[in-house]
Amino acid sequence: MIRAWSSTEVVAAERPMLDAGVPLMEQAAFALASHVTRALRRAGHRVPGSVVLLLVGGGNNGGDALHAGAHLARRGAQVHAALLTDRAHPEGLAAARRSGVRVHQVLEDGVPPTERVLGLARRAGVWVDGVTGVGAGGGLRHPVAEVVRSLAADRAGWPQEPMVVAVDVPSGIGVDDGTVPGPVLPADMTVTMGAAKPGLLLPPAAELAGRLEVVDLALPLPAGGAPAVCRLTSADVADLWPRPTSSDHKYTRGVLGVLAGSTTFPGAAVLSVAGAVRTGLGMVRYLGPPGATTLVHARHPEVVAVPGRVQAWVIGPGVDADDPGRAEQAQDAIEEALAAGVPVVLDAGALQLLPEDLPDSAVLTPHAGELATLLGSRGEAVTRDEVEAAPARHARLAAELTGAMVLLKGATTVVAGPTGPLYAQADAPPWLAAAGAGDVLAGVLGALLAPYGDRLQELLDSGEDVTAGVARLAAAAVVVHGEAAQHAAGLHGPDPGPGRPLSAGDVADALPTAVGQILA
Ligand SMILES: NC(=O)C1=CN([C@@H]2O[C@H](COP(=O)(O)OP(=O)(O)OC[C@H]3O[C@@H](n4cnc5c(N)ncnc54)[C@H](OP(=O)(O)O)[C@@H]3O)[C@@H](O)[C@H]2O)[C@@H](O)CC1
Ligand SMILES: Nc1ncnc2c1ncn2[C@@H]1O[C@H](COP(=O)(O)OP(=O)(O)O)[C@@H](O)[C@H]1O
Ligand SMILES: [K+]
Repeated sequence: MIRAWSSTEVVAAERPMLDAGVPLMEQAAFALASHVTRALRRAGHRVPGSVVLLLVGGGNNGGDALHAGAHLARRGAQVHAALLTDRAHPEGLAAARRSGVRVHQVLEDGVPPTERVLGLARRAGVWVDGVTGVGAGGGLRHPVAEVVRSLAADRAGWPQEPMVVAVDVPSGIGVDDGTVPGPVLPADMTVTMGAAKPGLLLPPAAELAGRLEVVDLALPLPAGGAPAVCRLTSADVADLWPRPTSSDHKYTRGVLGVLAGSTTFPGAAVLSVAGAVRTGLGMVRYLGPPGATTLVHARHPEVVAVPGRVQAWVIGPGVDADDPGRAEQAQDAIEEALAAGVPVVLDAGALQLLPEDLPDSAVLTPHAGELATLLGSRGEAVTRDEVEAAPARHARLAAELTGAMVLLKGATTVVAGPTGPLYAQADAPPWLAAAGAGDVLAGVLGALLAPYGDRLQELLDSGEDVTAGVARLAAAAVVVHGEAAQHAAGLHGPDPGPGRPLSAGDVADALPTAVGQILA
């Protein structure tokens, strides 16, 4: 699991080590130089002869860059440092000068002239972004902001783009909330010190970080609490997977009720059922109109279309909330699920039928537009764009307002409960942005929750942290769904290339392969 800690936690954890004289910056800079060296080799280059430009701000982030530049210069690189402010980390600057780094004090009348920095940048194959790190907030200020904006624009126009390496974080991101309040130079790689920071996992900032390398500085984390953001890996998913044993039968493996599809949207029934069946569980009970039931049976004859006991529910995919009969059925099912105390996934149409208060064993699965509508219905008027600009904050707000777990879908999907760490999963290729993909995810999540359904009350009684458990399973469902999309898009294997288009049905069909590979 990748764990991200807030800037306050990281700084607090560094303090006793710095007080004890541990040379954290030197360790961080050495690791940074080594990562740049490895990245150059991966790209088929050598350090001797490479031209590196350090973009240096006035704090310790610039200090990291200068010390790393000194190492690279000693390894034979031609290193230039552009000092973007009127002061630079003194020891870092001295080390850089001693090692032959060419230092450019580019300020003119206190302002770094963009043209001068661009001139240096055009000659370099590697740009090291050491402008700001965890000590800055609120977006880059004038005039550094203009320089970074021009560099980002200039770089995008080049036939052979330089490799951009961010020191600790891409300068200018919201380090703790993942927002992008102003210009940021998108990185190919971020070398982060001590621990990942929330903005390196949370959208939209995470999408500017590139490959993430965490430098272990043996910081005494947790200094005072849990990580702010987590990201599950396939190995974590394998650990929590409900593997069947020889003593299992179909009822112990979990029975999932699916209330999905309508006369208008019968396909959603097929896709959410496919998501569940192909993830693997004991049984699916399907409740829907005759046309949709016929379609479901044509693809999945094993589905039981008769009401009965279930250990979890998926309610809402393809349910037309404007159809009074179907809406009433969905509402009854929601009430029944909540009264029975079993986990329930509430998707699409069901999001318009929510009761006032929900337990955190209910998982809402909106996309950004649906979340904006949901928040509007709870007195928080926001647009889809505002949700997309700060997904973590809005998912958390919706969880607090409803009491439920919120799984906010997107290129990076965020899972937030009313309390506890956030999860941010970036497992899926952009090919997954396809109609019906969300219906499949609802089924995957239902299948993962069902085996725990009967034990929910028992777990609550025993003091287990059910919120944490449900959040982890929700994140796990996103991993499996994303992995299945990778398979469906032909993105597995040694040299996958750009991938290929997929349909939501292809993603469901790829689930057994994805699960098998995760468990292998
Ligand atoms: N301590 C250590 O040994 C270790 C530290 N480490 C490293 O230290 C980094 C943290 O360093 P830090 O605390 O010095 O802050 P940092 O991120 O460089 O920013 C301060 C500078 O930015 C400026 N600035 C501020 N806001 C701004 C804005 N909006 N727009 C533009 N500029 C702005 C601010 O200017 P000022 O406000 O002072 O005028 C000042 O010059 C951390 O990320 C990691 O890389 C690691 O190596 C581990 C060991
Ligand atoms: N750019 C993207 N990259 C990767 N995955 C994406 C992207 N955009 C959307 N997704 C994923 O695709 C799925 C789309 O779900 P949703 O919007 O509910 O579609 P539908 O309602 O048609 O089923 C979600 O799992 C979401 O996380
Ligand atoms: K930086």
